[in-house]
Amino acid sequence: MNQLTDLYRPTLSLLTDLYQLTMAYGYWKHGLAERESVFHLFFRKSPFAGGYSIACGLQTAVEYLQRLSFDSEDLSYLGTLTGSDGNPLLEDAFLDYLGDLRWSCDVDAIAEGTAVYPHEPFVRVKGPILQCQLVETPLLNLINFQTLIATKAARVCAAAGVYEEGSRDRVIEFGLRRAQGIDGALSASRAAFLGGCAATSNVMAGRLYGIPVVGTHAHSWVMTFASEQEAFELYADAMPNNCVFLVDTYDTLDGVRRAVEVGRRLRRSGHEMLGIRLDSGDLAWLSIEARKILDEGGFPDASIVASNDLDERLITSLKLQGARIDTWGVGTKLATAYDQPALGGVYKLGAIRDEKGNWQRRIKLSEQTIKVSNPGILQVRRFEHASEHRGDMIYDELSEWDRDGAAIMVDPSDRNRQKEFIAGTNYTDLLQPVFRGGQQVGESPSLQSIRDRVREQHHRIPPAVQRFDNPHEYPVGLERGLYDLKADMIQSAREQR
Ligand SMILES: Nc1ncnc2c1ncn2[C@@H]1O[C@H](COP(=O)(O)OP(=O)(O)OP(=O)(O)O)[C@@H](O)[C@H]1O
Ligand SMILES: O=P(O)(O)OC[C@H]1O[C@H](OP(=O)(O)OP(=O)(O)O)[C@H](O)[C@@H]1O
Ligand SMILES: O=C(O)c1cccnc1
Repeated sequence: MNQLTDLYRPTLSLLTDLYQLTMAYGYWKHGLAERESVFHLFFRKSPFAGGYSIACGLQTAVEYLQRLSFDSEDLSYLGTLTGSDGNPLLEDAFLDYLGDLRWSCDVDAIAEGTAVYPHEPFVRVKGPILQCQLVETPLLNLINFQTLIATKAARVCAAAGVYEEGSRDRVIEFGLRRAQGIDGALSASRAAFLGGCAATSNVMAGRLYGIPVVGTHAHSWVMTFASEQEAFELYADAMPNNCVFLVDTYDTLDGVRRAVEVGRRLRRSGHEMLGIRLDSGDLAWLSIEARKILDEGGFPDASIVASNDLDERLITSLKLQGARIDTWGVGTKLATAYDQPALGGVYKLGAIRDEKGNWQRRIKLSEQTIKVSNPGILQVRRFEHASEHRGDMIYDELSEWDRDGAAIMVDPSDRNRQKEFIAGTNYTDLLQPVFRGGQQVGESPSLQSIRDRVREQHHRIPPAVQRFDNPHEYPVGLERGLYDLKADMIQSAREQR
């Protein structure tokens, strides 16, 4: 086994939990493999105690699904798995079936870069139950993490003021060295860029995804030479078109003065110093003093980059202190989603056809009302007024209700909390076709268009929902008929127990 080259195999179909394959075998054995079903992917709580999340990871999931197939090596490995009696777990005829398997489901999803809220399905998979079930784990793996990181990036960018009109601030992602392994780093770079970061230090992410890459230099460069002055001069000689000097190796403000001197020399040779980087000490005070030195030295356009365990809360605090930082280098806390390392997205069966071909809704009971899944083939309708999102209503496409009349939605945990949208309120049905019969519908959106959507969302999500502390809970409800139907299903399921 070569740990690195064997990791990224031509097919990723074994990247699933074994129980997906044990269930797949069971469906096949009982002639149920092709039975049509619908699953929904959703989470129950926004991460970071925040009020919103940014959907991310769909394109990676699309590429995964397009390539869903088991090659001969995959099948031979599966053939070696044995049960408690030492016999093969999966019989040969089933492995042949898997060998012929091609993705043939319908998928509807909320576009990457859109704000999403607890309980709303943001990926819906409809098709043969064997396929729908098999992809549960990889879909969750791809979408949970990227949604988590895109959400963190959006929060960090919002704190840095990136979404404000005319802002010069930008956030760059420095997470590779602290990220959770190779894919943790690459996926984080992609999601951070989509969430609003302007660039990454991760060169492989640059090459794979077309993300701009940026880099300054480390303390070791300064420590290599006899003096900071010499280090800056030699860096400027070597790389006159990429000069951001790290000024805090010895004395930060002396370092800024030296950067100005070297910057002047650089200017005489026809190049412009891009800026300085602060990586320790009081970043607010130092950035204010550094700004004065740079401005007085004739470098009003030079950037002040800051790094050192930054996150959205620290950036908010530094802004409040009047910090003059305009480029925020954010690594560990962003790429590892330090304060909440996982999003608890789940994937649940909503409906399945019976032998006669009629849809049967399904729910999963729980002692906690909020954890009872929503039955049906679900869609999310987002209502807007005065360019602001006002509420999302989950409805069942199998149910009859007046889709053009007033919409009444009910809080899933309290029937007395209802919200009405009068007929004529602007709305969008958020789940849009991504696959039909296993074929991708339309073109994949560009990364830039996803970034633009994230920016636009920040002008549409109510400000109270965006605040970091005790955010207002964005209204998400069930269409009243769906709420009642779910209540009846819970009642009869409990009676049957
Ligand atoms: N003005 C400030 N207000 C709030 N937090 C700040 C401020 N300036 C810096 N910080 C943060 O305080 C933390 C500690 O920074 P500090 O430079 O004192 O320690 P350090 O990282 O151990 O320094 P060094 O890299 O020199 O060892 C970092 O997360 C940094 O981003
Ligand atoms: O702080 P982060 O948000 O993770 O950003 C990345 C950090 O990586 C680099 O230094 P490193 O942490 O390797 O060493 P240092 O702490 O001694 O500067 C850089 O100087 C940043 O501080
Ligand atoms: O280019 C930088 O300044 C950089 C890159 C990675 C981590 N910290 C800083």
